[in-house]
Amino acid sequence: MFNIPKSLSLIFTKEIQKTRSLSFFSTKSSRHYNLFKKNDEDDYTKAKKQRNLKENKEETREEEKGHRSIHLHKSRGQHILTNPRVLDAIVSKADIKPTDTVLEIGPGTGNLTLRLLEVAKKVIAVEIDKRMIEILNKRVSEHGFEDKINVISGDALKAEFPQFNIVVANIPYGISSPLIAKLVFGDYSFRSATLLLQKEFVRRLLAKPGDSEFNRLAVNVKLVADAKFVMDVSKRDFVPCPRVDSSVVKITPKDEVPDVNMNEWLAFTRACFSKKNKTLGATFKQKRKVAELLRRSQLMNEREETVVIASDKGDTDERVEEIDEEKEQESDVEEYVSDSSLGTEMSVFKDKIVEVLKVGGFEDKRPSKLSNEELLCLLSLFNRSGIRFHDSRHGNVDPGVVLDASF
Ligand SMILES: C[S@@+](CC[C@H](N)C(=O)[O-])C[C@H]1O[C@@H](n2cnc3c(N)ncnc32)[C@H](O)[C@@H]1O
Repeated sequence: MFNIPKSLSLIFTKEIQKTRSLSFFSTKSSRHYNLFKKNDEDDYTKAKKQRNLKENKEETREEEKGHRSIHLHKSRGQHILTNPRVLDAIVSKADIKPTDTVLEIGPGTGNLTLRLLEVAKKVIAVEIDKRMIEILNKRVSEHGFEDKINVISGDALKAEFPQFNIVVANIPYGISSPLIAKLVFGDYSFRSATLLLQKEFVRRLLAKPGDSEFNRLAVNVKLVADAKFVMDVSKRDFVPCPRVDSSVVKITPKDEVPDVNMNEWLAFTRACFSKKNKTLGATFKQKRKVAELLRRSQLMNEREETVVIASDKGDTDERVEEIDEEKEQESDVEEYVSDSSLGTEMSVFKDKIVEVLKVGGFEDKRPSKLSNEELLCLLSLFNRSGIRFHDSRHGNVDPGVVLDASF
């Protein structure tokens, strides 16, 4: 053992430290770089997060202005979207032009409305809750937008919408199905509808033939419009926080729609999708279904004959109404099912249905796997054989009811 002089030991220790640190930096430079970068990023991220948090808090205060003073009813779907970034994203994805009149269903306290008013020519806002309307009006006038808005107090499913050319809304999820039906099957002309909906609903809306979620809603909407996924929205972006996540979807009405009677189509898809995974053969051979179709086909075919005869006599409407009333009294599917005198007629009609299914190669097919082209082909085969689905005595089918029943 030899003693190192203290002065030398100090130098030695420093050298070792230097070497160690040098070797650390030289041999593990990438690690050093990464560590340094990581630490640097951490600080940066932390600062950014803090800044965002502060900004968010400030912006959220504005977004939370409205609903703080009232009790929100979950039964009315009153979940207020408070994340400013999501609200901005919805407006940006909707692609609103300064000349647009926007229809907004369920404006609530106006978080989305104020943004729409900034970019559009006009906003038509339909709100069922008068307390919301009060808050909305107050906020709208605080921002000086009162001349650009038309607030309609009432139920969006019942209200007549004034003219609009684009829809942007965070709607109450409970009315998604009938509202979409009202928009796409109603007499409205609009460029697109950007809607915030329940995530599960969007999956069903966008489902394709063969997907487990494929259903009548997707089939019917697809006939007249294109629906595209836009983005997911977390349930944490709402107050109060709902139980489900959401997605934004953009629905664009098609320029050209197949030449089909919409009422007939809606009634037909309802019949097909009553048991979407059963074969069409099994569905249409059911006694009740045969009775229903027989009754409707008889009524519709007679009605058409009457229109031809009566129009020759010049009293079309009155005669048709008379006949409709007569038939309405006697027509009841149950009677058809239980009336043994109709036995032969029912059996002939059933054979006719089966024949159509066989000719088209549809007997063993399942509606959940059919494209709209195939469904249109089958409907046309049925109609050409005098098999009808829609009972026009009830006027236009309420598409809301038709679509609603699929959920
Ligand atoms: C999900 S909140 C959306 C509020 C606001 N648009 C937002 O993004 O925070 C739905 C709104 O629709 C309203 N509402 C519910 N049912 C309605 C109906 N049938 N017709 C019109 N508005 C309705 C509710 O009162 C509520 O204000």
